[in-house]
Parts: sequence; structure tokens; C-alpha cells
Amino acid sequence: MFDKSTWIKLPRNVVVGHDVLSDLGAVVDDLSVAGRPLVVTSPTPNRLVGDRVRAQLGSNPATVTVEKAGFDAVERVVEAAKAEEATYLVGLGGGKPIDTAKMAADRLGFGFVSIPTAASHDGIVSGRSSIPEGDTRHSVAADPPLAVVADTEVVAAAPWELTTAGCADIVSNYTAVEDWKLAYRLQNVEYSEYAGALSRMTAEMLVENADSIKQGLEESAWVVVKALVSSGVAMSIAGSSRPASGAEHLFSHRLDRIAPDRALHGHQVGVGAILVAYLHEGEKGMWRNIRDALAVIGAPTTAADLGFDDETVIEALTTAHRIRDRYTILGNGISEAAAREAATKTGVI
Ligand SMILES: NC(=O)C1=CN([C@@H]2O[C@H](COP(=O)(O)OP(=O)(O)OC[C@H]3O[C@@H](n4cnc5c(N)ncnc54)[C@H](O)[C@@H]3O)[C@@H](O)[C@H]2O)C=CC1
Ligand SMILES: O=C(CO)COP(=O)(O)O
Ligand SMILES: [Zn+2]
Repeated sequence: MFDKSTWIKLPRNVVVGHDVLSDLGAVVDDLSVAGRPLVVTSPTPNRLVGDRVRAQLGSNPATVTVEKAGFDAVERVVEAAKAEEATYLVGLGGGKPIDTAKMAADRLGFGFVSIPTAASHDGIVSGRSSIPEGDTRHSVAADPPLAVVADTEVVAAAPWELTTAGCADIVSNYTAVEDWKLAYRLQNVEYSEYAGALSRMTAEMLVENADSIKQGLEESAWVVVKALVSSGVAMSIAGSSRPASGAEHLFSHRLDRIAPDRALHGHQVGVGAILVAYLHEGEKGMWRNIRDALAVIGAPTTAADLGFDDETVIEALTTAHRIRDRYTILGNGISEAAAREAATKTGVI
């Protein structure tokens, strides 16, 4: 008897482009969400476009400003939503307020709208939240946004390193998919050909366009946001972050525990992808293409670029497998000698 089933949750409206913030009211109307919104943002995005967003939402919606991500912030948003009798949330800003809104919406059983002001990683469109707590970080499943409204004029004006971090998060899909396939072959982990192919194609298209991704060009923001959307869709199809998160993400999550907020998520996973590609295929493999693409974009390719010393990178690489139960090329852990060889041969240290 055929007994398979799948449930793919996707955003209903994805609106990307020049001045699309002016369409926000229409996008929300189209969702048919009744009642009042609560805007969840952080200080800079609020200062830059908060008033424009609120004007589009009508009825002068209340705003919660998140300075620091974490479960406390999620709780504060939940309480504010109840106090304001809000019926849906609007996440406005970078990954921090969007993840907070996503988690709070999940807790409340509300829908939420994502308005990214930076293309810093694929969490701005995905159904995953990454919430820090103490020196750990929880990666939690939630529903994806009902709508994504990404104004490329706003995104293009964000600090350039946020965009290069988003690019590197996409480039890291190469190794994430290789890890996923490996887990399928060795551990019989469920693998989706569609999600794997979409994720890899997204990385390939970004790398092919790497030369045209330039600071100050709104077209670059367009290319990167579209890639982040595509990567988010791959995760939705898979029903997990597997298509976009393999050993390079474990490495980054480990760095986050050793030194929180030292470097951007995307930059860490980019350097992780160089190392992990080397571990998969050795000296003649993809790692050079990954490194060169990151270098063209202007993303970090070495430990020093990230602001880490060599020993921290070795520690993170040899202990990354402990982060979560996700089979990757790291298996049950690689030796210090293997980690040092990979990091040295690739020029990461
Ligand atoms: N859901 C997921 O899969 C993932 C979620 N995350 C979460 O995302 C957070 C990191 O994301 P970020 O976007 O780096 O954090 P963020 O929201 O703190 O933004 C980074 C900085 O950029 C500024 N910014 C944003 N847009 C701007 C603009 N248009 N102009 C000027 N400044 C602007 C913000 O004010 C902030 O200072 C982490 O705290 C983590 O919790 C990180 C990785 C993956
Ligand atoms: O960052 C992500 C994908 O790019 C999400 O992955 P995690 O599930 O490892 O948090
Ligand atoms: Zn990521």
C-alpha cells in the first residue's frame, strides 16, 4: 500500500523589488489576515523604515523593539501581542527581529509577515528560528512567513557585510547538500531530490553571478534576496534545514558557542564550507571554487578574516559534530590532525 505523505509549508506572497514597501498594505490585504498587527523590529530598521511600514498597516499599530535576541525577547513579544490584542505579527529588520517574530508567532498560533531590511541569511524567509540562550543556540522549527516583502532599495543600502554574509550562506548550500546525500547513503536519512537539486542550483546560480554582486548595486540585492527565497523554499520542501545546513553550519554553531557575535553567521558558514568541501573531496575538489567565489564576493575565506585564531578554528572543527544529531562528513568527530590538515591545505589557517 502507498503510505507516503508530505506537507510543504511555503509563504503565500513573496514580493521582492524596488520600492515594494509601498505595496505592503496591498500584500497584507491579499493575505486576508483579520485584526491588528504588532510590529517586531530592532532600533536601526525601525528608525529607517518603521514609519513607512506602520503607515502601510493602518490603525497605528504597536511596535516592540528587540535589542537582543533570545527567549526573553520572544516572551516580551508574546506578552505585548496579548496586551495589544494583536492578531498577527510583522517582523521588520535583520535576522534578529524576524526570528523573534517567527518564534513568537509560533507560540501564539499567529501568522507573521517578514520584512527583511538586510539579506544576511536565509532565515529571513525560512520556517526556522535560531534563538540564542546563554552560550548555546536553539534551532527551532516554526511556520514560514505568510508573506515576505523585501524592498531591494532598503536591502541595498544595508551594511555591505550583511549582503556578503547572505551570499556565503547560499554558497554553503553546496556542502550542506553533499552532507545530506552522505547521510542518505550511510544512515538512510530521508533525502528529497527536489529540495537537494533546488538548493544546489541556487548556490550554482549565485556563484555564476558572483562577479555581478557589487556593493551599492540594487541589482545585487535583488540577486541575493531571490537566492535566499529559493533556499528557504528548498528547506520548506524538505521540511527541515538539511538542504541548507550541513557540517559547515555545525562548525558555525560551534564558533557561536565559543565566541558569540564575533562574526556573522553567513561568513562563518562560508569558511566552514571551504573546510567541509575539502573533507568531502580532498585537495582536487570543490573547495577552491567555493573559496574563489567567496573571495570575489568579498566574504571571509580565512580564520583571520573572521577574527578567530587558528586554534579556535581547529577546536570548532573537531567538536562541531556534538552540536546536534545530524550526520555529516564529520561523522563521530574528526581528529585534530585531520582538522589541521584541512585548515592548512585550504589556507583557512
Ligand atoms: N533562522 C535562521 O535560519 C537563522 C537565524 N539567525 C538569527 O539571525 C540573527 C543574525 O542575523 P542578522 O541579520 O545579522 O542580525 P540583526 O537583525 O541583528 O542585524 C544585524 C545588524 O544589521 C542592522 N541592519 C539591518 N538592516 C539594516 C539596514 N537596512 N541598514 C542598516 N543597518 C541594518 C541591524 O540594526 C543590526 O545592527 C542571529 O541573532 C540569529 O538569531 C542566524 C542564522 C540563521
Ligand atoms: O542557517 C540555516 C540555513 O542556512 C538554518 O540552519 P540550522 O538548522 O542549522 O539553524
Ligand atoms: Zn545558514
